Amino acid sequence: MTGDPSGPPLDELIAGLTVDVPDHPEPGIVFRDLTPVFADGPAFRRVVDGLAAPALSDPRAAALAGAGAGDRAFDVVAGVEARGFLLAAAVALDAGVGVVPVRKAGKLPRERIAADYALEYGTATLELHTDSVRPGQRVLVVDDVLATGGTLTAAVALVEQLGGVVAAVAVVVELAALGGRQRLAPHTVHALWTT
Ligand SMILES: O=P(O)(O)OC[C@H]1O[C@H](OP(=O)(O)OP(=O)(O)O)[C@H](O)[C@@H]1O
Ligand SMILES: Nc1ncnc2[nH]cnc12
Repeated sequence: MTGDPSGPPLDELIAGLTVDVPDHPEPGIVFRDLTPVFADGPAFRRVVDGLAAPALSDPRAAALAGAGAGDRAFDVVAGVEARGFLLAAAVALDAGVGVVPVRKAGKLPRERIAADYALEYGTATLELHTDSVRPGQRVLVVDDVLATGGTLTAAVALVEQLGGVVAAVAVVVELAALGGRQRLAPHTVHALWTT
């Protein structure tokens, strides 16, 4: 953890850098564009630290840790295509674990499982290589935005179908009115900014 603790609280920092784009990708949707957060080096540093931190200290996640696991409550990080990839790789590298891509349909070349889902704007399919998560492995599932929770519910279902144990779900922004947290229950959801 090397994030500078000085400066604004992390939620205020993220809120200040996020750009709201009305009617994208379709009328009625206010798109929360986090690319300026990722493009800001110190902010990105704090976001990456913040995504891993609760999974290190959450008692429920820690309870999943076996002997010798140190203070890390996850063995691998799963990132959801595409924006989740930017975050998951950085979190995994910092934590000293591997990263697993949860991909949109048609991208993974080998044996895989799939889950269809609906998100705030549309429908899609996520896939996971069957050998990317081993039974009993503790998985931190990472994405940028939790809206309806359709995407992350599908990602969690794929991890669990392979026998993985979801240590926690971590996102940068939670759009609380859309109920994603409730949909993901009983899984622990850590959001750096809830709006
Ligand atoms: O909670 P939900 O309603 O499911 O929405 C959240 C998802 O929507 C966005 O992904 P999108 O499918 O737009 O993909 P992208 O990352 O490739 O832009 C976002 O990155 C989340 O994965
Ligand atoms: N409003 C929103 N802004 C950015 N990403 C999203 N994914 C789902 N809903 C979103």
